Amino acid sequence: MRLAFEAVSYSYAGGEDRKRSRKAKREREAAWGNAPDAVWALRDVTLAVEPGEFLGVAGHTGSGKSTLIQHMNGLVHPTCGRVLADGADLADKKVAAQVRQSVGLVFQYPENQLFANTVYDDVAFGPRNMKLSEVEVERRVREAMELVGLDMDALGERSPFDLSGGQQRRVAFAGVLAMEPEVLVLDEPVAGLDPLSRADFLALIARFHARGMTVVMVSHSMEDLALLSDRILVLSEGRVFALGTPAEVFADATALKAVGLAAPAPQAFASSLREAGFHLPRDLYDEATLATDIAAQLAGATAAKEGGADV
Ligand SMILES: Nc1ncnc2c1ncn2[C@@H]1O[C@H](COP(=O)(O)OP(=O)(O)OP(=O)(O)O)[C@@H](O)[C@H]1O
Repeated sequence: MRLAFEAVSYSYAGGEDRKRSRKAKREREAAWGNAPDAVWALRDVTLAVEPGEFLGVAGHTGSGKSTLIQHMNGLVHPTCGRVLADGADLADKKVAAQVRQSVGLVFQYPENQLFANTVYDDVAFGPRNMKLSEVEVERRVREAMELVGLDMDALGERSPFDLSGGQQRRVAFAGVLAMEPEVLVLDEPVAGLDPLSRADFLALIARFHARGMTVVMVSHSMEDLALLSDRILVLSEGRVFALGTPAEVFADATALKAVGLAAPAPQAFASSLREAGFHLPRDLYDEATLATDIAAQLAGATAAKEGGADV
């Protein structure tokens, strides 16, 4: 599924465009077009989430990330502009209802939304809403729980509230996966987890993407985004500040700093090393590749010295 944003602006004060007539929409657009920027949570956002891609979303706190992703399954509708799923406008209730089944949205701290008496019922909530047979619901619950590393037979009848925080998040995640979404939209999925669970979750998300799932992930960790994303979107004050490959987006550290972000540590260190005269050929560095290239450079310098050549 391709999700396209066409000149989307959103104001929490302005409400939704969905129920307005064409004339009313034009009038609103004209009126709100002159409103000060501060009013807008999103402002004139045009972009597309391509099928199968991993789109990372970054931005300073309050830059509009959560508002943006809530447009992706029709939970929030634009004040101005349109969101299209494979060309169909989410302003149409039927389209939005269908898209909601294909675009799985995992909120920040999703464990706070667990509600059922048993883990099984919680994970089964979405599939049951889709009016699937109980046999199919059970198949999906079992599979979704397996995917997140939980055993349905052992945990299905337990209360979700008796589980550890990490397990609760897995249950919440399984509830979205049980809908078998085409697109997975994650708002800070590893926030608040311990380092081991963090790494587990990120590996899990990477596996979904490797299987062909489209993933949109909001994160404050530039390192995680650099590692996982095909493209990164940077929002600033509700506007698209940058959209490109991690190497493109992290190339201009000064510009990023101006919107309250910092390039990943290995990337920033590589920049400093270049300024100090090191030759570092790659566009994007993680710790391991940076260590390899520094070692190669130092080995070359030592060999040249031992051979009597100038370095
Ligand atoms: N329910 C709401 N009512 C009014 N204003 C809101 C509401 N939710 C968000 N806003 C405002 O909209 C703007 C964008 O907020 P949003 O939560 O989308 O940003 P964010 O980038 O996700 O922030 P964070 O990183 O802190 O989660 C902010 O100015 C915020 O104060």
